[in-house]
Amino acid sequence: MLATALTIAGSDSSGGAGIQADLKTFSALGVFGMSAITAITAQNTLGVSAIRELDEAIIAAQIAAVFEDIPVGAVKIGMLSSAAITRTVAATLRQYQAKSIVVDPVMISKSGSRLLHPEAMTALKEQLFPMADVVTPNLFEAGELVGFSVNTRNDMEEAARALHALGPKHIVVKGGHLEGAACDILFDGHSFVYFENERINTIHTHGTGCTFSSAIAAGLAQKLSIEQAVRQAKYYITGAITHGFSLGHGVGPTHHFFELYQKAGL
Ligand SMILES: Nc1ncnc2c1ncn2[C@@H]1O[C@H](COP(=O)(O)OP(=O)(O)OP(=O)(O)O)[C@@H](O)[C@H]1O
Ligand SMILES: Cc1ncc(COP(=O)(O)O)c(N)n1
Repeated sequence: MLATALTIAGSDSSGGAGIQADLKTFSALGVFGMSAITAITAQNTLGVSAIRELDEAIIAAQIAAVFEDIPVGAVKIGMLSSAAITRTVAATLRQYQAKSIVVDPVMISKSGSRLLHPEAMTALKEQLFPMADVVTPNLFEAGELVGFSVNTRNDMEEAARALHALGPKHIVVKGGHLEGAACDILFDGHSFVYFENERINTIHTHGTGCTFSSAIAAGLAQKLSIEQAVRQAKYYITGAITHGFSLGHGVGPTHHFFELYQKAGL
């Protein structure tokens, strides 16, 4: 049977990030994608002009409709916006005993808009992290979650240890915003695995975090190990950024296409 994955995230009207990036990633990696929308953003390559949160009942109903009917191979969680939405998503996933959960703790868009209210941080840590197989913060998000700034590889290892203590089985701290090579680290509570690629010199990186976390979820849905899923995701995001392109007047999106990723190189 085709592997399936569910994304629970915000909609990006310009198609570069959020639900739209997640579904494109699932498709390119050969996984059947499903979605539960948490919030609608009016967004383009220049920024976010409006956000409308959906009410908790319709968010829970979307998740329930999927789980009641269809086997869900993996779940990716992106923009949650509020503490109430975060609690609802956690409670609903708990109710359906969801497995293979990837949490991308989206906080601020590249263009600088808040996508998570600061007061939702506690619900994120207390309700969702203990259920997560993988949490994928960038440097800023890792810093906000652990309470110290994360700027070096040493800091990334420290942050991964502190985040692992909150309950997720694995942490991937993304070094997309480091100087030098694009280096991410995976921590399982015992040892670190480094995933490194040369930095691609481009401004067109809208949706990189969404794409990366969805690619990990796709790998888990395909029954890859965590390390294989992160390796596949790193390969995928590097290709998607390499083929990122100028669209609109600002930060263009990553590009998703099947032929390149058939050779995911595992
Ligand atoms: N210029 C780049 N060249 C190569 N890899 C990159 C580049 N920028 C980011 N990456 C990789 O993309 C993935 C996503 O990392 P990043 O740190 O950009 O996430 P993010 O900040 O959460 O993204 P977003 O801002 O879309 O939420 C990581 O694997 C990172 O190493
Ligand atoms: C709905 C939604 N979810 C996530 C992001 C983060 O992506 P980026 O940091 O590339 O703007 C976004 N801009 N919009």
